[in-house]
Amino acid sequence: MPRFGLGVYKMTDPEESYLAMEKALQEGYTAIDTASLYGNEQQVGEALRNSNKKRQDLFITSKVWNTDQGYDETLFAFEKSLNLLQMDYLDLYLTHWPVPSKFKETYRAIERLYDEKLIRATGVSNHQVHHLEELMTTANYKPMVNQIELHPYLTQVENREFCQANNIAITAWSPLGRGKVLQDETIRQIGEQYNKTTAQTIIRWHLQGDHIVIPKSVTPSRIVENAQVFDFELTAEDMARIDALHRDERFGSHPDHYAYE
Ligand SMILES: NC(=O)C1=CN([C@@H]2O[C@H](COP(=O)(O)OP(=O)(O)OC[C@H]3O[C@@H](n4cnc5c(N)ncnc54)[C@H](OP(=O)(O)O)[C@@H]3O)[C@@H](O)[C@H]2O)C=CC1
Ligand SMILES: O=C1CO[C@H](CO)[C@@H](O)[C@@H]1O
Repeated sequence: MPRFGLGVYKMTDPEESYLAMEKALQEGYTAIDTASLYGNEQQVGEALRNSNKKRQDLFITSKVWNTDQGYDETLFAFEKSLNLLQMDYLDLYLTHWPVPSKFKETYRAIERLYDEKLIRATGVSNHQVHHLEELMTTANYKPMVNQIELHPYLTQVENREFCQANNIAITAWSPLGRGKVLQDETIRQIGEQYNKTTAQTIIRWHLQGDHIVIPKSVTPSRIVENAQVFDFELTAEDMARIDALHRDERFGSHPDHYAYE
């Protein structure tokens, strides 16, 4: 699975989103993280088809939204996503949030999609350790990915350690803290030493921390900037300075306090 890709939440204007995805694919991005919630699966499909990339060289993730959860409902939602994307299979399909009383059935349907080779990997999102433990009591396969909010102000040590011990890859959502961590002076100063921007420094911190990272941008220059992160390495000391910025600050909801419908 690629360690780096484009997140496409809030890319709602069809033309703007299409152009951002087209730009990313031209710049060498091979992974796109979408969801039925984001309302842009059709544009993702169009951008991929119009690129000169082969399907097998791309990695497409989507997610089943909360109101579509349950076994049959998930199979139906998946088919809808696949039709919008106009694809034969997805690389990864996630339970978007652990809706109480539904997430285990939802994951069971995701396992069926995997058995039927309609997805290449199973996964979940916003699962706390207790959700993963509960899921694993009945699952045939451990989820291969857990996508959680993760950035320098929310380092998710417990969840990451659990996932590492169970061979579950971690994807960092809102890796730039929805843009808010970009104001951080310590990270700016660290980046300056490497001639890198704050965004590049944060993305590099994710990569060295073994997080899959999916920064979102609709701005062409930022799409280019965010991908220029493979030509430098943060020292262990600078990694530790960024780790130390953790302050348990979320820019999204806490999975245990989410207003599930
Ligand atoms: N599973 C889940 O529940 C969730 C998953 N996600 C996924 O994670 C992805 C990324 O998270 P997201 O919440 O979008 O936030 P990010 O942390 O990726 O931040 C995106 C914001 O940062 C700005 N930005 C991006 N790059 C730069 C840069 N180099 N310099 C300055 N500003 C920059 C963007 O502006 P602009 O676009 O204007 O350039 C946008 O405002 C989502 O798109 C989605 O795919 C997100 C939330 C929840
Ligand atoms: O993927 C997502 C994008 O952000 C939304 C608002 O925080 C989340 O609810 C959702 O999980």
